[in-house]
Amino acid sequence: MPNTLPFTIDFAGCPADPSSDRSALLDQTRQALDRLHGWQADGTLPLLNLPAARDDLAALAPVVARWRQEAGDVLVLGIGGSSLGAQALLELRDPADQGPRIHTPDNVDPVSFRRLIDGLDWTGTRLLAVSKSGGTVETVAQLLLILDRMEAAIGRDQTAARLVVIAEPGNSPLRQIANDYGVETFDHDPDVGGRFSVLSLVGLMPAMLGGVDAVAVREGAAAVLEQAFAGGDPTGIPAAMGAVVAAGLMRHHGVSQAVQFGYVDRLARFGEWWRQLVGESLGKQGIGLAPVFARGATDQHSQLQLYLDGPRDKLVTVIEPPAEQNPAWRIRPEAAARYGVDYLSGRSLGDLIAAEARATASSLIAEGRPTICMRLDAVDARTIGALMMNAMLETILLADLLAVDPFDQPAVEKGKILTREYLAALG
Ligand SMILES: O=P(O)(O)OC[C@H]1O[C@](O)(CO)[C@@H](O)[C@@H]1O
Repeated sequence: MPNTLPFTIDFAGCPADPSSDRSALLDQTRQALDRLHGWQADGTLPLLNLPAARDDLAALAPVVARWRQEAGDVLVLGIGGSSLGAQALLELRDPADQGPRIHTPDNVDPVSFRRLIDGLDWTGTRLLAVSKSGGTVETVAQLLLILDRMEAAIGRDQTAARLVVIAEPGNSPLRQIANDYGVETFDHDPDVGGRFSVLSLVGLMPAMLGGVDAVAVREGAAAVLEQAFAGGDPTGIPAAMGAVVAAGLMRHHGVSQAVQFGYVDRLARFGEWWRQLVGESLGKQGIGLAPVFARGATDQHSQLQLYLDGPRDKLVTVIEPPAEQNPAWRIRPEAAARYGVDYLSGRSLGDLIAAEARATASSLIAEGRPTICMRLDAVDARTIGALMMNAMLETILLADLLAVDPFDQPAVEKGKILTREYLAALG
């Protein structure tokens, strides 16, 4: 089976489990993969059909083209799964892209929100409000505040012409706002959970507004599913092996934290998206794998001491950078010799960060710390699509091994109810 994935993963730095258990985990994962393949075929889990979809992107094309031409700024209002995926994809924006500035103010810190809003020219601003439920308090509050400002500046009709909503069908505050203003609305598939929605309009409309190739993102995701569902040995399927290795480490080696140690700045937001995926999907019924994001090389000077010498409760995945695209900027040999840093002679920053990633992985493995090495062919739309689908598939498979439901998040509801109660109590 040809490996068309834009990354490779090496699990050799992880300790073996008792072999009978490893083979039982692999068997269970093989069955889970077959089940998921069936769900893709009959549409039971629509997330798995998104990579091949194109009509939904075509439906977005007119508004995307219009906004890319007219807008100076776009505010994407949403939080959690309604923002993090878009943020991750927008990191791949070409710095030379001529489209609008895109802001993703997911948090409701009043100071940072106001700083952003105060600087906007309303005529040139477009609003994309995204919420699966249509009732998330942060998103609704931001939208109501902005609508007030915008209407005061340019009037109701002009405001309505600048707003697009993505929400699941049904009665919700966001849908009601959309109806009141008569704005263009796209459906969020009720059967695609927020943290699994990056490959839908939720992640891809903002990406397209930023000129990121949405089809390439989906193609990367499709390659992962194709390889996973081709019927091969699960040991050759990265998401399957990732799930089996993590389950074995949790069961036999006291691992309770997963660290993603990424050496590519453009993938730092991908790390934040992955934290929600792992945290909300697996953390339930007293079970869970606490996701931690660390940034290389920065966190070599901050967290690495802990990972190498602290509690043996972590599985570290080192994401190594691809070969540098433009290695022309190098340290002059004369300068290196003069200042006693000969090892930097003729080296680029790409050489340095790649050496640091390798050194981190090697030193963790030498200390017997469970370590996975991930190598990327490139940092582009196809690669991030593949990384995202690999992470979603691995999470679903690991949930199966841990016997938890990856698609719900019952515990967060309590906090939402209390927030509303505290607000109501303000009188
Ligand atoms: O898309 P919505 O419904 O606004 O939800 C936002 C986020 O809130 C959560 O429900 C958690 O509070 C996430 O699962 C979700 O991604």
